[in-house]
Amino acid sequence: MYLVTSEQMRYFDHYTIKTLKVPGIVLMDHAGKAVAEAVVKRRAKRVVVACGKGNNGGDGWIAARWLQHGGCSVHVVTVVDPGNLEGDAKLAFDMAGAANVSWNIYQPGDLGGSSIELLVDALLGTGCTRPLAGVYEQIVDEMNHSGVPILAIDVPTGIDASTGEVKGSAIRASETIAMAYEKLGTAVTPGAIYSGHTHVVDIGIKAPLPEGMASYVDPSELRQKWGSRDALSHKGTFGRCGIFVGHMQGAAILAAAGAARTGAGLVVLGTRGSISLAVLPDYVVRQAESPVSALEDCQSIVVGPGLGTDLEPLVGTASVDEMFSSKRGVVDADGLKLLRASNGLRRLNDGWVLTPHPKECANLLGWTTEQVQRQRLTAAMQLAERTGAIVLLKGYRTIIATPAGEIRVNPTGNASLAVGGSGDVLAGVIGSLIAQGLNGFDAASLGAWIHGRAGELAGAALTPISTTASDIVDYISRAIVTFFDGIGARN
Ligand SMILES: NC(=O)C1=CN([C@@H]2O[C@H](COP(=O)(O)OP(=O)(O)OC[C@H]3O[C@@H](n4cnc5c(N)ncnc54)[C@H](OP(=O)(O)O)[C@@H]3O)[C@@H](O)[C@H]2O)[C@@H](O)CC1
Ligand SMILES: [K+]
Repeated sequence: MYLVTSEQMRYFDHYTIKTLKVPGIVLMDHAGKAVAEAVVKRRAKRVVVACGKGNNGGDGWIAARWLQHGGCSVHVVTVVDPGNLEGDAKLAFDMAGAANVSWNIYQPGDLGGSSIELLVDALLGTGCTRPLAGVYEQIVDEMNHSGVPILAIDVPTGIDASTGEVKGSAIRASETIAMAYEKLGTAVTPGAIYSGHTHVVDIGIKAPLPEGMASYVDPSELRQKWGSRDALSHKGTFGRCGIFVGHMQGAAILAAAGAARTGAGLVVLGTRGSISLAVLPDYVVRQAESPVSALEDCQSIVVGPGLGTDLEPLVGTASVDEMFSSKRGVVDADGLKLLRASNGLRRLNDGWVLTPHPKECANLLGWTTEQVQRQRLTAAMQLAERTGAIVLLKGYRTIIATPAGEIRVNPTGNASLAVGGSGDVLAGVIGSLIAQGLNGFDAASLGAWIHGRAGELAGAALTPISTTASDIVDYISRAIVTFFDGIGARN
């Protein structure tokens, strides 16, 4: 499912209106009617619609007209004098006025009626460009504190529809009705947290799709690229995934388990010393003074899980330089420290996937963790651009960014994944997919999806409270079954 920015949405609107000759008020009528239908579905009988100055407010006036038409008790509170409305929004107000929809100009402390069952946020949508202030901030704070559920039209007011950033007050909606496409800013956090459940409605917008649109990770797209295993295949067909084993060996073994369950032909553990933990006979263990040389024949390398300070003596050495320039793989956790170079960040190729959590991302960018969490999309895009690698920024609605600015957002996963070792499993899963021939962007996207779904399934069976990283590994197979639509992996 595509996720669009405000700018792309303006292009879609413009193309539909100018080229396809569909008047803007027709689109707005479809939008307002869809909102009214969503209100009716919620069985809300006493509804207040809060309208702003632009076309988002226009959607609100139309929704109010349709609700009145359907016999609902509806009232509009507007933050602007309707006499100052322009274009389609003015037309929408005229239609509502002719249908005798009641309204008043917002006065602080008066949301327009008692015993309201639902508030509709039609204050600002894709046109919100700055932090809320004045009357917009007052009404948003009052709506949030009212205790009444809020249905947002298109985008909750105060969210940047393109980036998901929230620079001040913003509506906390329980549901958002998105016009034509979900906006990128309501798919990623923090915007996603403010949006509640988002439903997309078709309002008749159509236009040729621009290149490189952002999307949710989509199994139907990735199914064509991964999973087929014909009868003549052998272990060499599915690649060797090498994993560095550092001081904290458990983390590397979890990564190995993730890699094996996701289908690498061979998983190789490269170590300088011996491995003291029990290792399943499924993996090959190789000892060498330089772990880089132990994994020389691997198609992908996972650097980081449990590494500690183990590779630090190798920083800047020819073998690490050689690995980053000639190999592909995953850099996670302590491995990310290898990316710091004397003149900034090391340049990699897009066969490498970096999997930082927000604090690690902040350390690499020289930001604070809070800054990364406020601007997750920007942070992921900047790190990808500066390193030349694919970046997977962990957290709810994991973001996967390419150096060229392509974005995917992972919809799977829940709190079951918030457990030590979960990230190690993810690194192994992605390393395995790279070894099997997927490019870094697809491997990171599919890896995030499978890992997230495995966490959901493990949590459903075992409760999120008691799910461990090993449980996530155990549920990878079932996650892969659901990836293939529940019909099982192709043979
Ligand atoms: N025909 C169409 O195109 C269709 C559009 N549709 C609907 O329209 C919505 C987009 O409408 P829109 O472009 O009018 O923007 P919208 O969000 O209503 O903002 C309006 C104005 O508010 C202002 N403003 C900005 N930030 C502010 C702030 N923080 N605090 C205060 N004011 C602020 C700024 O004006 P300024 O004050 O800068 O002059 C801005 O121009 C879209 O989300 C969808 O719901 C659908 O119905 C389909 C058909
Ligand atoms: K809104």
